[in-house]
Amino acid sequence: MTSVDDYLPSPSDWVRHQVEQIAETGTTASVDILGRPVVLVTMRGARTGAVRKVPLMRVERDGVYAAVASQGGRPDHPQWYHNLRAHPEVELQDGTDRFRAHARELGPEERAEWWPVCVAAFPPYAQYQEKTDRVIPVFLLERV
Ligand SMILES: C[C@H](OP(=O)(O)OC[C@@H](O)[C@@H](O)[C@@H](O)Cn1c2nc(=O)[nH]c(=O)c-2cc2ccc(O)cc21)C(=O)N[C@@H](CCC(=O)N[C@@H](CCC(=O)O)C(=O)O)C(=O)O
Repeated sequence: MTSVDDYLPSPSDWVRHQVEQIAETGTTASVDILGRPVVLVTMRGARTGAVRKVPLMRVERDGVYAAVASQGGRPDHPQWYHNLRAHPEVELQDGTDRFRAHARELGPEERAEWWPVCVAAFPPYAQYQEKTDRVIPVFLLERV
């Protein structure tokens, strides 16, 4: 059984490389996607309880961050979606700033209010949502 202290890297090479880059430089400013900023969310695995590090696009308003479970518009949620539901206490890194946060999945109304903020931060989210019947979940990550 993997202990919670074990970090299990992403099996996705490009993601793992970005996580490594952030660790080596100490800042999420060292990576981007299409020139847009990225944050790093450290969470616990829903099944393994292992430490998972998940880079996400930086979506922020008034100090509150949104985590968009887009996975490029694929039909299924990313696995980290289940992690946040099982273990909502996360660490968020924005630049060199690292702090604890609580993840809360948005219902339809709040999601509708936040969706334009998400798309403004990363316009491809709009195409991803058009690509799939899955309603792309949005979590708020609020400092604790
Ligand atoms: C590849 C897979 O990752 P995933 O959790 O499905 O998430 C897929 C992607 O969303 C994830 O790689 C994101 O980091 C990709 N990604 C973004 N993904 C997004 O969905 N939204 C974004 O805004 C986003 C931005 C982004 C920016 C930079 C970057 O490098 C990557 C970015 C993975 O890591 N699988 C592991 C298991 C992962 C896991 O968390 N397992 C849980 C169990 C989860 C369960 O119960 O299903 C556990 O450990 O217990 C494996 O197969 O071994």
